[in-house]
Amino acid sequence: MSIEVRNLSFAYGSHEVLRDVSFAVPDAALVGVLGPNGVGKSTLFRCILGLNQGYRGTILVNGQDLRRLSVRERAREVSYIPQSHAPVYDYEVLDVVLMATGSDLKMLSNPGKAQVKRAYAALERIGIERLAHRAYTQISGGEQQLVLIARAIAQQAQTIIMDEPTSALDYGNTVRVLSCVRQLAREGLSIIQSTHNPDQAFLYSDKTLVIDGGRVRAFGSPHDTITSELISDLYAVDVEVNSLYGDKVRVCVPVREVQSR
Ligand SMILES: Nc1ncnc2c1ncn2[C@@H]1O[C@H](COP(=O)(O)OP(=O)(O)OP(=O)(O)O)[C@@H](O)[C@H]1O
Repeated sequence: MSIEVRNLSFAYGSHEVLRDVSFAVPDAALVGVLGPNGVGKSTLFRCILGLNQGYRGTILVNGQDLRRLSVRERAREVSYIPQSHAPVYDYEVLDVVLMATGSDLKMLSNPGKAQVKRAYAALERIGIERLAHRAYTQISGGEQQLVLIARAIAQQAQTIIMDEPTSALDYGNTVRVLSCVRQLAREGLSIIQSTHNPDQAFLYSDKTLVIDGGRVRAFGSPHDTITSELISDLYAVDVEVNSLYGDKVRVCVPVREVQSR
């Protein structure tokens, strides 16, 4: 499911956050969004999800203007994994995932066998089926993050927006989740995810969107976009981008740390 953002601007009252943002995410593509704290990444996501009303510009979801979609239609098209999440669900993990299957149910009807199967399949895909009958409020923050990712998969939306999905995960779960997300994009989904780790973009993104001061600073392949100059300037630290494995992957190194050794 494609997403196209055209000349998007958004302000919280008089505080202008996004300015003339344009980019497109085609089907089967994973776009990584980079940018320092507070530049407007979550605000951009909230606009695409229809949670921030009153934006200027146009957001097209699979060619349809977001403003014309009902809440149910939006839920069918786009699922969301928020950055931080106060656990409001006093339910079993399975029920939290099942709630995401509601967009294909009629009003007031309960999930049936098909929805339960889908919820289990999503938990298995993320490798957390053992948590199915645990209380959501009694699992760790990282485990809750994994449940939200399973929930987004169970929703079967064609676009997933992830706000720093691996921020609470340990190294192993980070790698597993990013690989799974990569695979979902290969299967045809459009995925937009923010990260504070530019190294991840090289391995797991098709394109990198760099937001700076509410504007698009760069948009293109990670190799073209994530340069020593850009990362150093963006985060105000001296960074050198080095290549590994015959340039199949690159890593960012804070050079002062190396020089002081
Ligand atoms: N509800 C709100 N009302 C007013 N200002 C807000 C609101 N939410 C965010 N902001 C402001 O808008 C700007 C962009 O915030 P946003 O959360 O989009 O940044 P971000 O790039 O996602 O940051 P981070 O990387 O720290 O999560 C910030 O200056 C923030 O203080």
